[in-house]
Amino acid sequence: MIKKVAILGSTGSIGQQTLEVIDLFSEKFQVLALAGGRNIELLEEQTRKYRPGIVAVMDPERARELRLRLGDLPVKVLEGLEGLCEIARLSQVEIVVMAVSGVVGLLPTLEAVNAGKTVALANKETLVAGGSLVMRAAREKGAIILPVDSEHSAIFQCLLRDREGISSLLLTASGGPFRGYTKEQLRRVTPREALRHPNWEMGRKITIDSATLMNKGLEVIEARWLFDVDYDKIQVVVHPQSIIHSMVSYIDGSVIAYMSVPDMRIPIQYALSWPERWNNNWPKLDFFALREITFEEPNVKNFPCLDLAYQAGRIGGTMPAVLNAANEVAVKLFLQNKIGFLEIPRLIEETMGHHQVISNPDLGDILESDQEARQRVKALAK
Ligand SMILES: NC(=O)C1=CN([C@@H]2O[C@H](COP(=O)(O)OP(=O)(O)OC[C@H]3O[C@@H](n4cnc5c(N)ncnc54)[C@H](OP(=O)(O)O)[C@@H]3O)[C@@H](O)[C@H]2O)C=CC1
Ligand SMILES: CC(=O)[C@@H](O)[C@H](O)COP(=O)(O)O
Ligand SMILES: [Mn+2]
Repeated sequence: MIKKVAILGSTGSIGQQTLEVIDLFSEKFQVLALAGGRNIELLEEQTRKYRPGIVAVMDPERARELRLRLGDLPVKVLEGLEGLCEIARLSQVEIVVMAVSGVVGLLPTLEAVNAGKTVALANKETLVAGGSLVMRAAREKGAIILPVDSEHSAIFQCLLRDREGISSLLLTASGGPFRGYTKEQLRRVTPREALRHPNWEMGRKITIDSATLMNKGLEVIEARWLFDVDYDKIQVVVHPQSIIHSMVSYIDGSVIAYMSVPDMRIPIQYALSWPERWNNNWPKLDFFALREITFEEPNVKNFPCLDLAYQAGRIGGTMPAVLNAANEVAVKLFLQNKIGFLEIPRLIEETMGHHQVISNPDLGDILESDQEARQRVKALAK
């Protein structure tokens, strides 16, 4: 049976790798819709290759330009957030791959879930900001959310056997490019250095998050929502080789680990093939070539973002949305060389400190808190 797919964020790292998977199994997929932020050159290329009936571009000016460029094709070009939402709820689409970066994914994800779609979710910021809303809507509408994030795909697969008797989820972290650095060294690191992840080639925002350990903090909150497990039962283990992507520990002392080469096409393929497994010709794990696999505790003194995320998650309500928004702005400022690396956690902590938490927030509360946090970080950074 052909799976009908829409990809939001098709021009990004996850989006392009999703299309690689689709290329490999082209007889199994039909691409009905694509969406990107600003990169209309690539979106045009993708549209000419996959011939979706609808594409969307977040930036309205770029959308108008793409409309002109694609004038010879029978394709509708939508724009803005509403364009992304329209694609997410398209009646013919069965699987929505949510691969945009940032909380901008929240509304389209809610649309897809409310329309009862299967969502292959890479975009972790959505669950951080709006996890309770998204999971509640998924339960009510019977929508399936399949994790694409490597750690969560790993846990999902570890849990295929036993969902009872879990003692903890063990999320592995590479430790990023600055593992072992002192505070003094961290003060001087540059965006260029932070963008050199030891094991993964990813978009810029998530790569900086990996360097600060905020990525792992966001993933802790993501795991809390995907697997309905308390924060006390989610532990982060630094494993610099990124071979074990996460583990589940059980009350009888058993630990089930998921391993693979660090290649995002594998969890992307699994989310698209689930509940089946499909053969591919990519490099497989060679145990005799693995020199060592090691583990250590995260250094939360030098990398406070991980603790800030646990704090925000435990406080709950609108606080995780504030953590996420503050982080998105702070990362942007760091990438623009406007603040130093250690300013990222400082700005997030101060912004969280100013926030009046709203418990059991609705969508409006979450979006307002997100906006308020963005303004606050900009003011604090001046
Ligand atoms: N890359 C990876 O290996 C992994 C990524 N993830 C998660 O997946 C998501 C995507 O990451 P990644 O692919 O690395 O990111 P990229 O930066 O490579 O790509 C982001 C995608 O989102 C689009 N986009 C960015 N901003 C907006 C916006 N404001 N509105 C609409 N679209 C926008 C971009 O469009 P354009 O480029 O056209 O402007 C692009 O298509 C993130 O949430 C990340 O945390 C999770 C695990 C691994
Ligand atoms: C590939 C993936 O899922 C990323 O989230 C990755 O895990 C980032 O690496 P860190 O472990 O350094 O955060
Ligand atoms: Mn991950």
